[in-house]
Amino acid sequence: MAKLFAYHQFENVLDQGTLAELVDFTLTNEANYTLSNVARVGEKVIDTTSRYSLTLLKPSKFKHVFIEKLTALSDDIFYHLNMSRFKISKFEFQLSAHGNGAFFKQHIDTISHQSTGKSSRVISAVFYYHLTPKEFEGGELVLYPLPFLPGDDQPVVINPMNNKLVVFPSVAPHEVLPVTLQKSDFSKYRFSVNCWLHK
Ligand SMILES: O=C(O)CCC(=O)C(=O)O
Ligand SMILES: [Fe+2]
Repeated sequence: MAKLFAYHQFENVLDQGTLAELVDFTLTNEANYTLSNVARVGEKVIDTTSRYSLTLLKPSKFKHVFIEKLTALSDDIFYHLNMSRFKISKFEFQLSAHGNGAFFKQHIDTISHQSTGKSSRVISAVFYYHLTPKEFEGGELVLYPLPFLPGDDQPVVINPMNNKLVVFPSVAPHEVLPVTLQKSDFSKYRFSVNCWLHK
């Protein structure tokens, strides 16, 4: 027994010029990336046993690039996730970087047991990019089926390919497998823009 949530992958998402600007922005902001935190009942804590990576909380002008892109893709996103369209009340963004040994253990992106009166994350959208040639290995995104729903679905393993966007419901359990990278060179990390569409 196990059933996967619907998910979808879009390839060749950004034009080459915008992608090059995003890479430039990422590399010039290396010093502003800090150790990623995780949410624990109402507060953010650093717990490197569940998440080990770097995050940049202010994606600056790229916020607008991704708001435009996600808005343009929104009909496709709702369709492929089998969701009825809702009014997106907020877009939330983080940039992440995974170097050697980085990972994010299985989790969900929304704290659904809390009713805070605030908007909540409903759709997770992760955009991947890296320099070529790619030098890291691993770092796949695994989407897990829900074990208590009828079905024979197996976990799905998604390759964090350059210029790819993957979308899935924020309630779907998922994990980032450990990255291996021989060099300690930041420019060779697994980069992502993590976006959440709030209802
Ligand atoms: O980088 C990824 O593939 C997913 C990251 C993630 O799960 C998160 O930031 O919540
Ligand atoms: Fe996540």
